[in-house]
Amino acid sequence: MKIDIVSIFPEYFDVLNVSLLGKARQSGLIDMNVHNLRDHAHDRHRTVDDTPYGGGAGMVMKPEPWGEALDSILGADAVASEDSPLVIFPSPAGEVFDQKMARELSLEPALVFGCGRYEGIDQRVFDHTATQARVRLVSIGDYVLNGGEVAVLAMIEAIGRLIPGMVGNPESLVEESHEDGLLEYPSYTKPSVWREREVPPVLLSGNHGAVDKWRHEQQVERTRRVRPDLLPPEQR
Ligand SMILES: C[S@@+](CC[C@H](N)C(=O)[O-])C[C@H]1O[C@@H](n2cnc3c(N)ncnc32)[C@H](O)[C@@H]1O
Repeated sequence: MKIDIVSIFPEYFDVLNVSLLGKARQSGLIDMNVHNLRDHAHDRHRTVDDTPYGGGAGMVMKPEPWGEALDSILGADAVASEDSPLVIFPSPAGEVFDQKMARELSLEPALVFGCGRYEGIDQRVFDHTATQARVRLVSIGDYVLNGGEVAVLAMIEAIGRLIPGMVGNPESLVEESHEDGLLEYPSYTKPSVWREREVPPVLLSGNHGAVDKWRHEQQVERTRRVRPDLLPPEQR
């Protein structure tokens, strides 16, 4: 998968050199490039923001640096089609990111992320980019961050681990929270007694049917208690 990221803080993405994503970059599974938006601002101060038309608090990201940065990735003459890269602008006003979306996005050959700052990006950037590529505004939850960088890191981590070849044991991905609409069951490892707390005996029984049944019950109980909204109304 090819990933391009545009940000005024490229150093945020240095952490993508470690762990599984770092290995995926080294092995070529992920080809990632981070672009500094300020390289596309040409005044003495490399300005990327200005006051909002219509008044109000805060600053808005200017369209010119964004246009130039995205042209350099997509091509100035690019025309949006089904095969275009998908450009994702993180935004608290976007559709909410979840495991289903992560799975969907893990199948994309090319993703471009545009990290907003301040009060966000001039609307015309979204409108124009939609003529050059496919565009989605995506939120990682109902709260407001200072910038899109942390949101993009979270999305890349969730998407990246689903790319075929990324995780050694792909079965472990299927059993996780949100994969079947339920939260994951509690996990235990050795020793079987720790600080007088025992592992549930069923897990030591060797009876796989009983283990599966117990785990499913735990999933339903935990989901009902913590996230009843994930269950159909008749099961809440
Ligand atoms: C301070 S926020 C701007 C918030 C904007 N004025 C609003 O009310 O929708 C600056 C940037 O942080 C990012 N951001 C903030 N919260 C986010 C969230 N929940 N999900 C994804 N991105 C977020 C976006 O890139 C946004 O442009």
